[in-house]
Amino acid sequence: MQHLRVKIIASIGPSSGSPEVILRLAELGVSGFRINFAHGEPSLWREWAEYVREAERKTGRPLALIGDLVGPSIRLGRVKNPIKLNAGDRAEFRCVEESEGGDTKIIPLPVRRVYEVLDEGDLIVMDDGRVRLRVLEVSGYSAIVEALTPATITSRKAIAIRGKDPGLPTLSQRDVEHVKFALDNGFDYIALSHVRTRDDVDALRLIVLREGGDAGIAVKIENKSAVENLQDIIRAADLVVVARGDLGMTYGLEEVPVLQERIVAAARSVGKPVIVATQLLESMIENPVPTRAEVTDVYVAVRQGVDGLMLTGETAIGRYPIEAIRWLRKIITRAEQVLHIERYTPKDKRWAYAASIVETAEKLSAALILVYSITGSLPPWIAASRPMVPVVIGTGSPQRARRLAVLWGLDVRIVEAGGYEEGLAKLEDVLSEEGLLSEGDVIVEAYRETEHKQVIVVKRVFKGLT
Ligand SMILES: Nc1ncnc2c1ncn2[C@@H]1O[C@H](COP(=O)(O)OP(=O)(O)O)[C@@H](O)[C@H]1O
Ligand SMILES: C=C(OP(=O)(O)O)C(=O)O
Ligand SMILES: [K+]
Ligand SMILES: [Mg+2]
Repeated sequence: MQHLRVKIIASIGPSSGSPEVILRLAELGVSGFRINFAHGEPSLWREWAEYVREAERKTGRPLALIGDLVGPSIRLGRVKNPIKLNAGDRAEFRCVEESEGGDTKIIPLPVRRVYEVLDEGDLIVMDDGRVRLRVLEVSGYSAIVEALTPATITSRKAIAIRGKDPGLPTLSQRDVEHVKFALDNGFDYIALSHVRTRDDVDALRLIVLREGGDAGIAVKIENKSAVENLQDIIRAADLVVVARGDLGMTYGLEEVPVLQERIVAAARSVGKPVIVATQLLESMIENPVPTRAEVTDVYVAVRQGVDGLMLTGETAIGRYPIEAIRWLRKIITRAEQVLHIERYTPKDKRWAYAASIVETAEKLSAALILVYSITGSLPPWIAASRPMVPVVIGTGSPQRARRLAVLWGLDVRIVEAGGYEEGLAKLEDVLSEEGLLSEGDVIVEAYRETEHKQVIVVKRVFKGLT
């Protein structure tokens, strides 16, 4: 399967939560799987995580598992039967864990804080903006609303009150439980929903460390505070997610492309990996083929130089999870043939070293860049340099390999070795066997032994002489 540079992350849900589908998605080049802890429960997530590790064993490729925290998102309780509203219909929010739903038109919203800040005239937005409700009356812990749009309301949907942040804690006790669950089950990234400040990132980092875990932290930029504190948050993060669903609810939709451009540029300018999520191929939830607007949306994201693209509903509850990935692959493949991704100048010594490796390889028209990494610190800077020469990263640690799997252009292999030289030699053997390396190829090999010894080797492959 031809190697994509932009990586694909698929959300797992009822449509894809089976060993067969997850294996199929991995074979189609999905590098990371996301589980949204706002839906379902731990026993199901554990099963899904096991299917991902099974797919990893079968495909021989490291896969990143991303656990997405509920965070301070305000979510409905359990709606036993979908509530269908026509524009103009009334419904009632009640502070209860669940409701019959259906014709009762009682929407369970078990978040007391919301009723305390809600006022008549407020606009409530839900389901990535598809549902808009006007507040008519608030009394105690209930509120009467009028549907401004036709609406189908189902369980655990996130809501936003336009212009208000009820100020729920970024990390609740439930989130701390979910962090423990994710670390116990070997998740590689933990995604911090609705991050507001860099202190939120530090707080999560502290919990991960206290639990003895090693997961990376993905920050989901989806509200006004995150946009205001963007630089600090990005600096503290391992991975940046442009969470366009909630972003489009807290801002107007017309702001989404403006913010996406800004967030992607802010992350890339400091060499941080960034992925764009949500509604990329939304119509494929119902249809086997995307719209032209969606194909162009993906093309634009590739041109902006994102590290990855994340599908949410398309693979979680869509009718065509596998076709959605096929289409995403097809669009990315074509875009990468015609686009030249613009680069940012390194601001960091390590980045400058990585950029010089890439430049050497490009100037010599090398066939491959091979890097062996023990700490995993050099590869992200190679990815940040957006090399046009294919890159293969070898590392002995499955955890390191999985975290690197979602970074731009990195073809990551798990190779046990006693040191850098041995690791590179083994990597050469593996790639020769795969036919990715042939006699006479010029390759550039690199490793960063210490701050003071950073090695770049240019060599021509002679099987007999290696
Ligand atoms: N694990 C899951 N189980 C059931 N439904 C899910 C799951 N993950 C996602 N979904 C459905 O797909 C929709 C879009 O997925 P996503 O964007 O991850 O969720 P949300 O926007 O609610 O955080 C969700 O609103 C929910 O209806
Ligand atoms: C990815 C996102 O977060 P969630 O789906 O968890 O709300 C989003 O809001 O786009
Ligand atoms: K979430
Ligand atoms: Mg969100």
